[in-house]
Amino acid sequence: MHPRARRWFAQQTTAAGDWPVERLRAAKDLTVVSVVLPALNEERTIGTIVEGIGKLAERTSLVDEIVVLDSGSTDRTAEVARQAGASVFHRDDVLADHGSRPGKGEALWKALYVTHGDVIVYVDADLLDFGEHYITGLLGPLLTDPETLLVKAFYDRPLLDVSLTGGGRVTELMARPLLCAFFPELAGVVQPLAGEYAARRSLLESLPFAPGYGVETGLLIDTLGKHGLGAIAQVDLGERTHGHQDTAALGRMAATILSTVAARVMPDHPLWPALTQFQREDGELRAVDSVVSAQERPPMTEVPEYRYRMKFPD
Ligand SMILES: O=c1ccn([C@@H]2O[C@H](COP(=O)(O)OP(=O)(O)O)[C@@H](O)[C@H]2O)c(=O)[nH]1
Ligand SMILES: O=C(O)[C@@H](COP(=O)(O)O)O[C@H]1O[C@H](CO)[C@@H](O)[C@H](O)[C@H]1O
Repeated sequence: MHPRARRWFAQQTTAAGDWPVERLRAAKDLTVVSVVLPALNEERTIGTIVEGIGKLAERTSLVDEIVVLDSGSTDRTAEVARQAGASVFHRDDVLADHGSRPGKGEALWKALYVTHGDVIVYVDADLLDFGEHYITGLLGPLLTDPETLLVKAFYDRPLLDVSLTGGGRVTELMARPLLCAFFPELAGVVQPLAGEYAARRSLLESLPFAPGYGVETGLLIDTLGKHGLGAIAQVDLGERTHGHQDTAALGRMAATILSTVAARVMPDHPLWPALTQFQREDGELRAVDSVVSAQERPPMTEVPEYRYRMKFPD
């Protein structure tokens, strides 16, 4: 491991158990905390997660709002989330003049516009084992250390079919090798693609948001570039199980993450904006092209509507 990564790992890695509620309540003071769940057709799992966050909020006042950013679900995600106590916004209804783009990054970016927190906690909506420690663990470093701007979760990731290899396939097969090669200081980040992370609004509003599944990688690299390793921490949340996509879907995810890294490593060498995959249908082999978008959303601080809402000086 790169020596700076090793030092960072030793200094900036904690566990959920290091952040008891009492310690956090004492540290929270006037900090406003928003929890955001990006969701695309998560009706089966989102209700339990929102209810769990709501119980934590009610018992401890550590969470001030729960927002679901619906990425265009066609199931009952919005209804289930609302019934569970979340404020639900449809992607198309937020910053409508800027249009709507596909993918998770769009949901996370638009969530900045409809939330009020000084700290934003992002949680995936397909978790099968959500626990309050997801929130308290991620809040710990942010509520107690002003130098910390971004906190990544990490966990063991068994695949649902335990006979298979571990989860985090894109992490292990692509993201980790890419980051170790091009950004070795990040080699100590155990789960760079983790969908559970928390950050200060002052950081998130200052960074571009990569499209789709590139969003986590872009935010991590850009936080390192803008503020250095000291602004990043990570927390061990134990084990995480979630819904899994098939290999072709993860191939498309990998292509987006590669595009996000390439935009930072070799910005003058644009990649071919499509991934060609193959599938056999009735014995016939068919090539299937998917668009790989590299179009990033700008820092929210450059969006006039956001500047107006946040009362930024003209
Ligand atoms: O276009 C999208 C794709 C995903 N998601 C949400 O982002 C989170 C992580 O996505 P997914 O579960 O597909 O990723 P995986 O966990 O399989 O890597 C989940 O809450 C999804 O519902 C979203 O809001 N919009
Ligand atoms: O880590 C990974 O390899 C992918 C896929 O995980 P699995 O192989 O389905 O366990 O999951 C993550 O990647 C996405 C892209 O960053 C995140 O949005 C997800 O939250 C995260 O689960």
